[in-house]
Amino acid sequence: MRVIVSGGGTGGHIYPALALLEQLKARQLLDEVLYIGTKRGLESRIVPKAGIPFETIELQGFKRKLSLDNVKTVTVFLAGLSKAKKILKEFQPDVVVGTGGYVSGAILFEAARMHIPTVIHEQNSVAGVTNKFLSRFVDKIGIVFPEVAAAFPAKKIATVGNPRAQQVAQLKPNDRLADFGLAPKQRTLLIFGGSRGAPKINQAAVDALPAFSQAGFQTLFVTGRRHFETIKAQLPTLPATVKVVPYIDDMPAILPDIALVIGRSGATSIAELTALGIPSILIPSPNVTHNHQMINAQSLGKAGAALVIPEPDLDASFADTVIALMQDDARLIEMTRAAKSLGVPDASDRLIALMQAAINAH
Ligand SMILES: CC(=O)N[C@H]1[C@@H](OP(=O)(O)OP(=O)(O)OC[C@H]2O[C@@H](n3ccc(=O)[nH]c3=O)[C@H](O)[C@@H]2O)O[C@H](CO)[C@@H](O)[C@@H]1O
Repeated sequence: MRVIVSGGGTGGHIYPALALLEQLKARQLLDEVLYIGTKRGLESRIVPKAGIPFETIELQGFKRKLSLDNVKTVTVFLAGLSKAKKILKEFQPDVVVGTGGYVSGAILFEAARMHIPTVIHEQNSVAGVTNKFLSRFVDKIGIVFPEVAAAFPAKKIATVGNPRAQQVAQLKPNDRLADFGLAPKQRTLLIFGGSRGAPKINQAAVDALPAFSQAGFQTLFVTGRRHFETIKAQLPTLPATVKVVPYIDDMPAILPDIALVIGRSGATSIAELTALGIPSILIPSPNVTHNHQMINAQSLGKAGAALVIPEPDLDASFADTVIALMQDDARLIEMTRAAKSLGVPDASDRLIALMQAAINAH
């Protein structure tokens, strides 16, 4: 099939789209693809690097509250629509898929208006603004969390899981930690605050690193690109068991060798943790719509797959909590089992079935 995908802003919207494309290719269902993003989003770096044809539409996000900014947003949106129309006429897709982020608004809206089959994917337990808007016009809606169903027209919904889960589910431990100068077989802690990094998590990590480096495990600390220099300046010397990097391009490569993750609870991150069965300490971002990262985190917390620490509760006891867990084999095994029980290892195939259903319905 000829597919246009669009999703952007942060990694949480981009990696599910790339995982879906990988599975379409693996099943020889993909004749041609075009990815639509913005110049400013992370997608402008990640998508071309993955070898996928990439075009941009310039748009800006709607504010949840009524404001003058939204008038400007509408003007830019109308310009975006005319570019979207041109792209759709030239590319002639069989189906258009949106994975969230405001960039997907124009192309999905225009595709629906042109009677091209459309599918959106909502990774979160709370509907994103763009997906909520698009839900009235598109043919099908793939969801992950049952809590979000009430936000969308019931007859369009199917529970599919997050395609990134299928991409990582079959991965096995390997030696790729060596790429970072770490010992592949040693117990390893991974710290990362979502795709952009999180200053509060970074600070907690900086404070705890001296204790971690004495505790008999190794640590890979991902700061997020824009925070790297600031953090490096705070850590002039590091023991060989601690590595600090700005970003990891191929996260799936190292995840199977990670004993414990400390991180945010963005939807795509937790899809990976549950597909692979990785124990985690989740510190939800308090700065997201309707506190959805707390809801995401609690679904793992309740199942015994993660320890959830609200950001304001991060204090001097954090290092001890992490070290105790890293040394508690029985608890880690139990958390692994609990995490895995929440994973959806065939999510891409389910989303592909939904795309086919959208095409067949036309
Ligand atoms: C602050 C914010 O608005 N966050 C939202 C954003 O998070 P964010 O973009 O951080 O999304 P997620 O945590 O869901 O996913 C991050 C993705 O980036 C990857 N990764 C991360 C770091 C790295 O160095 N390399 C790398 O590849 C992870 O493996 C994962 O695949 O989108 C998510 C999915 O819609 C939402 O649930 C989050 O609430």
